Amino acid sequence: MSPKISLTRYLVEEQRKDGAIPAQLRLLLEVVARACKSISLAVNKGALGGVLGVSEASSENIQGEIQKKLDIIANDVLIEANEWGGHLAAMASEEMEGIHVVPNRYPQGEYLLLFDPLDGSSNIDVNVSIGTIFSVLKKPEGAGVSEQDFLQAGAKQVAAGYCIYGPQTTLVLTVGNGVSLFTLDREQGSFVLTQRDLSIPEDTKEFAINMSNMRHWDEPVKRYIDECLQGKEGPRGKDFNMRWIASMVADVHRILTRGGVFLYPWDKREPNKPGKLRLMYEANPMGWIVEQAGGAASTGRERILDLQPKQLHERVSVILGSKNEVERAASYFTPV
Ligand SMILES: O=P(O)(O)OC[C@H]1O[C@](O)(COP(=O)(O)O)[C@@H](O)[C@@H]1O
Ligand SMILES: [Mg+2]
Ligand SMILES: [Mg+2]
Repeated sequence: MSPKISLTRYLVEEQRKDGAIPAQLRLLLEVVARACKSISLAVNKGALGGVLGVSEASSENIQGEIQKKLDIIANDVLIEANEWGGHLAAMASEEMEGIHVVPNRYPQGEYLLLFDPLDGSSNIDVNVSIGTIFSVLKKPEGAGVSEQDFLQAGAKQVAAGYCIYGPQTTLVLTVGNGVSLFTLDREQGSFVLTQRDLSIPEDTKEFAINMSNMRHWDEPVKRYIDECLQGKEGPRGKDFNMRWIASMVADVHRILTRGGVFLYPWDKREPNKPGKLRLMYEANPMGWIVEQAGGAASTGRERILDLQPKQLHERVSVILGSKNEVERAASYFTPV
């Protein structure tokens, strides 16, 4: 049997290979993985750990969403694990309005970390897969750090990943040379490499969209889904299956495993918002992972990774997954 490769060993080997991972970034990724392990433990305890339900303060985050206890726990775990390590200058999170600058009692690092600490919050209490999504950027040169430093296009990410807390706890990671998957070995307490070079099939017969929003969609999305629904008798000439987990991490994980297309498009419910999902800590990291696995990620009109963010909590319309399907859906939109 070939030896198990831990995340630590994998990262050290990647660092040695061709410097794909600088030492500081490697250490930062190890800290993020440790934080995910501890979030996973909290998730697993469920009602026994008192982690279910809404936060005592019944607070809302900057997006106007009610914060669950686990949203706050996961956010605190990530902040506390990362702030003293010396790898980061600042962090940004779905759950915090502004950036969290590393206090000056700790050494300052050269990276910026963004995260959605708990993705799929509506699934926490019903014991369905949820996750953590993260994105790492290099801090631009210069003294100090500001929100402006975070506003970099997704194409500038130096690492991105997610951890899914499901039947297994799995960490998926890219540093720009393919996508690797690590499974948490609970007895050993470490992430073990279980798949390299994940690859998304170019074609698919499975789509993921919240169908209850159909009446609010834009024409190109209506046309694309309607053609899928017509199955063998329609222009696509094949039957499609549908899945919607309502945790982006779980839907994207399925697509990385067996292909598919995921859509959370702009719709008429809140016409002034470009979409529901957040660009910097949901769409960019997931978009990069999907591209690194041979898929595509688009707003319908533009490549997601090319968008120049204007705000930390900016929202975006998302179509990602199997390349030929994303390209087909995008071809129904008028380009910008
Ligand atoms: O309930 P809806 O509108 O279908 O939305 C589901 C989407 O919302 C999200 O849960 C948003 O993430 P958060 O839980 O981090 O706010 C995505 O994971 C998911 O794709
Ligand atoms: Mg989310
Ligand atoms: Mg969240």
